[in-house]
Amino acid sequence: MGKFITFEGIDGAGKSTHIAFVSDYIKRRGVELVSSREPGGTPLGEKLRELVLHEKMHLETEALLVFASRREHVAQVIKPALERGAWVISDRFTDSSFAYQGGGRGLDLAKLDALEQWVHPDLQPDLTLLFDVPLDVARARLDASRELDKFEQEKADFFAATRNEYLRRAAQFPQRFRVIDSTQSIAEIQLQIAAILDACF
Ligand SMILES: Nc1ncnc2c1ncn2[C@@H]1O[C@H](COP(=O)(O)OP(=O)(O)OP(=O)(O)O)[C@@H](O)[C@H]1O
Ligand SMILES: Cc1cn([C@H]2C[C@H](O)[C@@H](COP(=O)(O)O)O2)c(=O)[nH]c1=O
Repeated sequence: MGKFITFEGIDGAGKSTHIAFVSDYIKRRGVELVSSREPGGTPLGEKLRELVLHEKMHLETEALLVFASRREHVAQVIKPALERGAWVISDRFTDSSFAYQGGGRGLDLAKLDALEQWVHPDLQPDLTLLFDVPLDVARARLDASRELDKFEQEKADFFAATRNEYLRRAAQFPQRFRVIDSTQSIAEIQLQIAAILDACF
């Protein structure tokens, strides 16, 4: 079986910046790498991503759509890759649903537990890198870098609740989470990631 690594954090925390670095690390080991993202990762998932990121909808509709996208992603991409021995890295996975729909939007976490059990009862990441930054740092990075989607336009209290839920899950699942202080420089973070990967694998 391959390894499954997920990248998490509030928008602007810096996770996408480090995916190329981790990709290189894995490729240097000579194993096949599948790099993907959520919502998305399949043709249907990418269509659902457009809806989730740009349409206003009921919070439960939003939760159901991100898990619908995930169902396709797990079945079509993640599981087949892991079973043939490839490593999979995903820019976001189920921890995002707990953080954004649970923490940020306030959806009952028991409903997210039920969806997780339905969609991937026997799959969890081997390693989750949580890029953690104060809200003002994340916001400044976003403002400098792009046009904002529906989530990125949310207010500070939404992101405070999202960040808190991430940190709660990191404390709940210490065996797979590694929390990275993403206020450090990119070079310092890369050193830390390399040490984490060396220790884990
Ligand atoms: N450690 C860092 N120090 C300074 N700037 C950084 C750091 N990490 C990322 N950035 C910059 O912040 C911006 C946002 O980074 P990035 O796109 O990686 O964030 P993200 O967490 O993936 O955001 P999103 O979830 O919205 O895609 C980019 O311009 C990136 O160059
Ligand atoms: C998987 C997942 C994602 N989201 C949100 C979080 C982000 O704001 C966007 C994805 O944008 P990114 O720039 O690619 O990080 O989607 C969510 O609310 N729930 C989820 O399960």
